[in-house]
Amino acid sequence: MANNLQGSIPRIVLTGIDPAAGPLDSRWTTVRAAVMDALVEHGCFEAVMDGLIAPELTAAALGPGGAVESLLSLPVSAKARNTSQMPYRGYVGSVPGLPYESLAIVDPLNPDAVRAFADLMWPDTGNKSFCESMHAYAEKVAVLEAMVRRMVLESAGATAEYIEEQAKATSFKLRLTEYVAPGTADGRVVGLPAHRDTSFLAVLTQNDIDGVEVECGRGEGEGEGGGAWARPALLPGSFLIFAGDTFKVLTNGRVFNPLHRVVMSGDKTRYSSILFSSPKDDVIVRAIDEAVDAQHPAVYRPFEYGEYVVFCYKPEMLRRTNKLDAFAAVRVDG
Ligand SMILES: O=C(O)CCC(=O)C(=O)O
Ligand SMILES: [Fe+2]
Repeated sequence: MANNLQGSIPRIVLTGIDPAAGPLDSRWTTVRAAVMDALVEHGCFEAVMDGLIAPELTAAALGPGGAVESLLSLPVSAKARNTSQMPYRGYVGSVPGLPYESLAIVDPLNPDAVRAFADLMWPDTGNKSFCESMHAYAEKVAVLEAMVRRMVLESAGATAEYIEEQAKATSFKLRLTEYVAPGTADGRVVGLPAHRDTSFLAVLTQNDIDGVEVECGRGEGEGEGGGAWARPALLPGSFLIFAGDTFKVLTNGRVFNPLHRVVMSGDKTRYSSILFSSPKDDVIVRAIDEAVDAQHPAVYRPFEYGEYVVFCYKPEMLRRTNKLDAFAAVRVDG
């Protein structure tokens, strides 16, 4: 594995911005421009939003002995009950050579869905404190996700009506993951191979142990796969935001969908929580009208989101790093 870590990704402070403010507020428009720049240039940035999540809630969710750790410490037989008809929406673990174990709560903003998940994991008790912490945590992260999603859509020229309709057609998934450390000071072990997300956005938080590496600068530099890898050192309580394939399609290729991976070192277990936003499975994904014109013809054909997800997880596609082009790039002949 190339160890070309000279890149960096932007850190943007959103502290104090009213999530409901919108474009009449000058701070909103200033930060919106920085967010769009970061997602166009790198597809990723670190968001600082002090005060969004109380330290007690962060500790209850991701701290030692907190909700995420208690979930991952269940026996595999219990965790394996987290299943789904769709790929990558349930338990993933026991992959040879990968110190990765992960579960997914589909629809985490709905308290009933969180309760149903906990009932499956803890059939005797239902684990009320897990439900309360994770639901409250997801709701807070979703405030930031909605704000960033709206900023991107506004930057791409979408109307207020479009943004409202798009919000109704969006679904959420909370993925909770444990990465076991290699236990040696200088060892570097892949925790999750390089991939791009299929989602609109992914908002990641962690238990103060870094591990994510992002191919920054649209992959156009010197490193493996073209770009330089950044290994952002996240401030405690800050958020790492990634744009996925679907946002690249909506913005007709402007927003980038970066390759990213997890590389573990040291001797401390890493826990992460990621809120993914994506279109509902039956939604047709296509560029917004304002992003397409004679100079910028559509780069991708329209497609149904659920069909794309199924395509991405076909065995022959798993190692491919540019699934979106393989599935939906418009071929220009001649
Ligand atoms: O857990 C992490 O830090 C990153 C995981 C990730 O990129 C993913 O699940 O798509
Ligand atoms: Fe990812």
